[in-house]
Amino acid sequence: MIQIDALSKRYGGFTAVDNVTFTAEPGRVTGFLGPNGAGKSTTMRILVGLTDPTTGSAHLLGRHFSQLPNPGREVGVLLDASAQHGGRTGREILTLAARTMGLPKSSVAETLDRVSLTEEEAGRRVRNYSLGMRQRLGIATALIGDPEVLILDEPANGLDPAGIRWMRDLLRGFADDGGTVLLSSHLLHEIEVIADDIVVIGNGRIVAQGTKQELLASGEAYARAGDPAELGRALQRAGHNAELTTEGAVRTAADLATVGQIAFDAGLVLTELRAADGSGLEEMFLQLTAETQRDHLDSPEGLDSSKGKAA
Ligand SMILES: Nc1ncnc2c1ncn2[C@@H]1O[C@H](COP(=O)(O)OP(=O)(O)OP(=O)(O)O)[C@@H](O)[C@H]1O
Repeated sequence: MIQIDALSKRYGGFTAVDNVTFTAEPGRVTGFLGPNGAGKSTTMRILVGLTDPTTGSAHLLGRHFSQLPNPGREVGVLLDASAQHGGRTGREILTLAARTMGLPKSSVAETLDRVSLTEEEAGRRVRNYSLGMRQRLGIATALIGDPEVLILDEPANGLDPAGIRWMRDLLRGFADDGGTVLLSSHLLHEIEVIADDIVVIGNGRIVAQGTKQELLASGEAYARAGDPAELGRALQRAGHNAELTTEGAVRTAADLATVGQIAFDAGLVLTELRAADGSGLEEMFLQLTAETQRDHLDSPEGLDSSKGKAA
């Protein structure tokens, strides 16, 4: 469990993190989503004791990071995969981590296997690693102590689609075993495929938080069916609006589960069902990104913070 309470960080007159409060629960993957410069890394750095907050608090498993007796055994951290020592091999880096945490030597080979780094790759110096290999090594360093909590800053950076799927499965398995995962990204899609819960931050402030379903259901649904006109009529009979798009799909304000149920009851086969483009979370995130790019110092005015459990 991760608890962040009323956390703020000011650098001179600039507020990088502004009264941020959220929790990341065991058994769930929590996505921390925000455009570049939103305050994600600063929040994570405070969480692991690398930066002091101006006000507020951050706790892991009920304690401040500095109070954890053997932190690597309780919290796995990956903040910057490119910060690893370029002159060391992957195996040396993991061996050092294992020694620091008092782990058996066998944990190194086991963890290399878990992140799919081969013997040959583990023997190479890190300066010769691709970004994707560095991310795998960083994730290995986070996992080696068999912690209860994982904190990963942009872990999908540099991973190819197969790598992203691998990471998603790994984090899903970790959470299903009762672990707590907090991972950040500036890419909505990445968070959408991995996270159970989403916290959206912009200009240092939380602008929305909730389960993925809550946040994605906050806009319109987009559905394709063998007979879109019949799907439209079925939705209307059930009291929902339905608009046929030029590409032969249906847009409606009904939520995804309702559309699925109505299609099922009408005996219609859906070939696609998702949140409509330009609605809900995506629209909010695009506005947030545009606002952030215009002016880093202003608050994200004009955002509809009524989406999900908005703060
Ligand atoms: N040590 C510092 N001194 C001054 N400003 C800082 C410092 N560290 C971060 N900032 C500023 O705080 C803001 C938040 O930065 P942060 O790195 O937390 O954002 P982020 O959401 O992680 O972005 P990215 O996705 O680009 O990594 C940025 O405007 C950044 O320039």
